[in-house]
Amino acid sequence: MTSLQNPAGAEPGVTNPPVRRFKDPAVQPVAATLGELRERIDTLDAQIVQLLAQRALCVRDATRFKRDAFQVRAPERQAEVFRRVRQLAEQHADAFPGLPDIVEASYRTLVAGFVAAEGQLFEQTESIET
Ligand SMILES: C=C(O[C@@H]1C=C(C(=O)O)C=C[C@H]1O)C(=O)O
Repeated sequence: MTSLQNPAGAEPGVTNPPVRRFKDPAVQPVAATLGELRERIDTLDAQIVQLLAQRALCVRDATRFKRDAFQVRAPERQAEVFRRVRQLAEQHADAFPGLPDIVEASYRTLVAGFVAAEGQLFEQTESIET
């Protein structure tokens, strides 16, 4: 009995078959078990973190082109980044309608962290203008 395998209040089992289905037959399954889905999610997270580390190195190097704290913040560029990633996510919004909001909110958090770090890195630089 499902309620014995998975009592209320317990986390879902990772090897059990699905217990629900989408009413819309166009929604295709990605994997047969929750365990498989979580493996895919873990692999994607590793890739995302690797890409974020590469992005961080670009942000660090951007510091060499800034003269002051306003240029570190570069608010117009930030707005452009948020617009761009939102537009990219909108291309997938048929499959996942909330994605543009999720992506934009994530980027607002990410870029705030990157800008704060860039501000600290700026203190480790010196002008080479004569
Ligand atoms: C990397 C830059 O510096 C900052 C970091 C940004 C980012 O993480 O995308 C964008 C603008 C700046 O706030 C830049 O000016 O391009």
